[in-house]
Amino acid sequence: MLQTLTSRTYPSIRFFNSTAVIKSSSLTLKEALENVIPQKRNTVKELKSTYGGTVVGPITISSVLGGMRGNQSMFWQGTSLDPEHGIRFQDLTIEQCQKRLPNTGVDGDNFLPESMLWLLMTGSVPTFEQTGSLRRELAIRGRKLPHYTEKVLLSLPKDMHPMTQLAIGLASMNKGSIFAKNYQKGLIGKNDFWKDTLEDSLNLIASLPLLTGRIYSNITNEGHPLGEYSEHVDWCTNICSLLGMTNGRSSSNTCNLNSQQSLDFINLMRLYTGIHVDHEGGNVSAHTTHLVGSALSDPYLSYSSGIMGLAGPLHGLAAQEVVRFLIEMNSNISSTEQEEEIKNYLWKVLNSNRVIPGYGHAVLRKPDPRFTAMLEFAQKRPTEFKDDENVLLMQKLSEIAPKVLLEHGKSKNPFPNVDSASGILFYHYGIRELLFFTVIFGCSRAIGPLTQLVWDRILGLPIERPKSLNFEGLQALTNNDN
Ligand SMILES: CC(=O)SCCNC(=O)CCNC(=O)[C@H](O)C(C)(C)COP(=O)(O)OP(=O)(O)OC[C@H]1O[C@@H](n2cnc3c(N)ncnc32)[C@H](O)[C@@H]1OP(=O)(O)O
Ligand SMILES: O=C([O-])CC(=O)C(=O)O
Repeated sequence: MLQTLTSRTYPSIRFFNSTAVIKSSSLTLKEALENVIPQKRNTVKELKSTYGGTVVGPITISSVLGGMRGNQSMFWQGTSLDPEHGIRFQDLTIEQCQKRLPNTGVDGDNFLPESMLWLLMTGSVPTFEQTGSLRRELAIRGRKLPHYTEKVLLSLPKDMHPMTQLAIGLASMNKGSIFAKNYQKGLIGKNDFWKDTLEDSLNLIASLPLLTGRIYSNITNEGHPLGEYSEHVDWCTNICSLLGMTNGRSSSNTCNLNSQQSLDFINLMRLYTGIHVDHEGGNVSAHTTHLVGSALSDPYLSYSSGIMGLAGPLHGLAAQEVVRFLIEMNSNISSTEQEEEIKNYLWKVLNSNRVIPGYGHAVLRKPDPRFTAMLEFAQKRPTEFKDDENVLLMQKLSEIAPKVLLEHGKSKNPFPNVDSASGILFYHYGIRELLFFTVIFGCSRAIGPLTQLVWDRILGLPIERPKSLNFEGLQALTNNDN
């Protein structure tokens, strides 16, 4: 299906052909990227000169008034979304990523998000050594937050929404943007914009464990650290330690996780942040990052804007809403086995014109494979989850809610999306601040849109500026139709 879509759009040219998804040698990330740039720049040049006039598809009044649904009008390389089969990362499914992308080699049953970053950026599966070197590079880049960012975050009210704190923290880092500084001084030419964008993007991604830890300690521990940062561990282990959620010397282990739970929590973080990185270009957080970046705003400002979009309840904030919803429903039903009670509860929500969070999707028309991957995480650990009423309800709901939504007849997709499983698993291990879940989403989502931002600059994509239409403009079109 995906092949058909790709070949229909570009009849004779493929941007990354599938043979490119092979193990690359021992190059660094920047070198591997430099290697593929000339070919991709040529491809884009040829597409524009030879096929520039090829029609991609119609734009209807429904799509102008309907959130641009179905418009194929953005270039996005790292991931693509098939309505029936879900997300592919450079043409690899989640399952294929699980098999082919390197993990730590010691304690991981999940690939490292660092290897996903490499895959998205270069189009190639990294070697074990390349993943290790990128892991070390990020750990070193991320060892310290700028002092002004620390100061800004410490000064924020502790009850400010964690997503607002994240957006502020990221925006404040624009003060240290290498791209912004060199652009302002006129030190870089258009062809090289990508190099400083890559530097800033890697620094931003690397800073997320400390930023996230700082925000979590702000909201739960009066700003006092809950764990220590280490240059010797992977990105996710640092996130977990700084949340105080590992069983080791570097963490306060506030939830008293035993060593198996601690390892499971780290692997949950690797799974979650590995598969939430991107969902092609049209979703709100990715699209916003791309749009703001198209004005040559630096990666900090661009992704801070993306975070503000992710903070909407119809997008990433649904992760928080789902957990609230499950907990509330559990306190209103007598047991997760009572299907009728659950149905009645759902109908009450629908009849009061509210949405069922964690269900539906703008593009997907089948259960989200990311939801399935999260669910499988719990199913592989039956002893750990067997008594968790919220996890049981999450599972049960995935069978009942689609039937109710189908009967309701509005939602084009009655199935669970990724948000319906993720938060409640983090909640199980002890992350109880519901407002915080979307911050973890924000750590992951940096990887896809910032990769695309680097490619936007490599390919010299212009400022985005679609044409808008007013009532009179639309009216004129309907007159033309008659
Ligand atoms: C990471 C992510 O962003 S995944 C998405 C996370 N968001 C959620 O889970 C929130 C709940 N879901 C929704 O609100 C929607 O399904 C969205 C925002 C994800 C997609 O929106 P759309 O593309 O507009 O969905 P769709 O075309 O199916 O909507 C048609 C109608 O069904 C309704 N609908 C869609 N999903 C749901 C739902 N879960 N519960 C109730 N009604 C729904 C819409 O509100 C709309 O109603 P309207 O005609 O009265 O305006
Ligand atoms: O694709 C979308 O519109 C929403 C989504 O699932 C995501 O961004 O992960």
